[in-house]
Amino acid sequence: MEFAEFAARASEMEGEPADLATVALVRDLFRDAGDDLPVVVRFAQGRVFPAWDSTTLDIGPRLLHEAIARAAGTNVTADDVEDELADIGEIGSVAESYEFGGQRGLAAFAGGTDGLTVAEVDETLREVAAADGEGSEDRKLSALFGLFNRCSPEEAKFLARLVLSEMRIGVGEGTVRDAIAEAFLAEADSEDGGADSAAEADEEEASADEEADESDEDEDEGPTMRATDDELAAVERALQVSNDYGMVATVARDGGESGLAEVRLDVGRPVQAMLAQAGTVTDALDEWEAAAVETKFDGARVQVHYDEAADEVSLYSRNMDDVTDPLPEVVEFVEAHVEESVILDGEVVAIDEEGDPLPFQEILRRFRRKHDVSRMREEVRVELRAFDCLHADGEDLLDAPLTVRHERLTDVLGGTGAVSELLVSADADEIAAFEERALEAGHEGIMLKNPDSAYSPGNRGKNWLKRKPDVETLDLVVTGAEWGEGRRAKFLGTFLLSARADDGYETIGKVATGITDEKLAELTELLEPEIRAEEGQEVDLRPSVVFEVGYEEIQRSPTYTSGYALRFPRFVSVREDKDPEDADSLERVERLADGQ
Ligand SMILES: Nc1ncnc2c1ncn2[C@@H]1O[C@H](COP(=O)(O)OP(=O)(O)OP(=O)(O)O)[C@@H](O)[C@H]1O
Repeated sequence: MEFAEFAARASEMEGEPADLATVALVRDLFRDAGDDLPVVVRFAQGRVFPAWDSTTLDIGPRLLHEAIARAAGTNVTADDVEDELADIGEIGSVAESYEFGGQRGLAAFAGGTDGLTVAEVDETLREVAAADGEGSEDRKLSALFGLFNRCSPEEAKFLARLVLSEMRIGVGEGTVRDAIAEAFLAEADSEDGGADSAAEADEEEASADEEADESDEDEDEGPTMRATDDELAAVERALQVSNDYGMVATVARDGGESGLAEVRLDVGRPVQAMLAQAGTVTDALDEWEAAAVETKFDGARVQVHYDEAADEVSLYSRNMDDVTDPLPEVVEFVEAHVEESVILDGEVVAIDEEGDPLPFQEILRRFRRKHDVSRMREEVRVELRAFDCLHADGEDLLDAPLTVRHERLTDVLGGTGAVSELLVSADADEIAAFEERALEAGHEGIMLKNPDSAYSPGNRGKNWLKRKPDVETLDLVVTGAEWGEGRRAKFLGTFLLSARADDGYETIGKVATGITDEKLAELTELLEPEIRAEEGQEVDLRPSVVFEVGYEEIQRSPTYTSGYALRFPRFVSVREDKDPEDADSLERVERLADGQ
């Protein structure tokens, strides 16, 4: 597929406010993508690499601005691009405002562009990502310049956004899932028309009638969803297991629902973590006959993969980032004790000399660290606490009950002390005693889990409840900041916080207290590359960093776009283990405000 075609379709999606119509546009794009399907699926989400792959393009805004400036002609500089950005506020529209080589070249006279394909863009961006060592910045710059130089303004708009992983065309994960089902499963139903039994044929007819009725009703609202719940669930499951949207789309197209059912866990490819809701012992015992109770360790989530054939350990964070290198002790522990191929879920905790838990912030000093790992290893000791087993010795265990998975975990790590203790109990007093012991030992609280439940990746369902006695904190995205004054003029000082909303982020407050000078310097270093625009002391930041923030109360307030404000907000930590998509939602803020 030509990149110009992709860009034209993306433009159409950008201009389409209705979700259903967007799904239909994405569906058609996928159907027309041919051999480029996996790439087109990823590009539509603003990705070059699959979600499970932590490879990044590693292209900072300045490099991108340089490449755009160079392609835009001799009279444009990177500073000009930045000035435009400050005015227009979004890099895609800035890139679109220039005339590039693709327009000036011969192809433009023939009424087309220069035939750049999505495959070429993909290949070049992958080369850019792989560029390393001496001269790599120059190589990246010239590869990017080469691409922009072949772009029409519309192509340049989406190329610039792709480079920064922000497509802004309203195509989220749910849209892609629905579009895959509509493109390749719903279509197959109506095309082959052959149901296996008369009863199924009747059923199909009945649902076809229903669909026809619905489409009559919805005539003015554009095309209706045609995938069934089962078809959507088949795509969803394959996505959760693989985190590879491009691959899942291809399997759906070539193998249909039965092909999707065959998608398995792969040791070495991370799975989305199952998540918890807040809940109480009463909630748990009302729902289930008994609760599986565990300590809630105050550390960072880690997924452990051991591939026996390759004798290789890999570790992943909650967001599927590769954290193998920063945690050599965990690697050594797994190498020493695990003998079969496994995928385990757990928490890595920091501990003091006596083996007692240290606060969460300590573990973050080790997580994602690229330099000085051995020095940090001396300073902060970490250990694994495993609580789940997703795969063992060739067998996927996602659908096995929790208690069975925990038994497998005990078999795998037996006798090491790294397995979380699991109490299955229907007795509220016994659970209370367990909780008291956990808190006395310095842990954060307890987890209450449904003993019969399957492991549902990426799901914040009702089968895992977390119970923490401490006051709640919020994990909020930093979307802006202000340069400090006087002694602190070189540092970003006041940080604008936002909650996740359906469509972007809504501001909810500013935090400036609880931060030492040393921390301010660190935060400035972390946030400076994310600056999108500046005016006076205020900067607008690309949503990328998440702060954990304490507060006294949530109040209704017209000051911020969320309609809420935090009273006495205080900085607790940078949630390095969270991406903006994992930050707290406006819905949670509303619930907390209602419950005060
Ligand atoms: N025994 C355990 N079982 C499951 N999760 C545990 C356990 N001990 C600690 N945890 C941690 O608790 C988290 C569950 O809470 P949740 O899904 O809300 O994630 P979170 O947003 O990181 O929560 P929090 O900020 O409370 O740690 C898990 O992601 C995991 O990191």
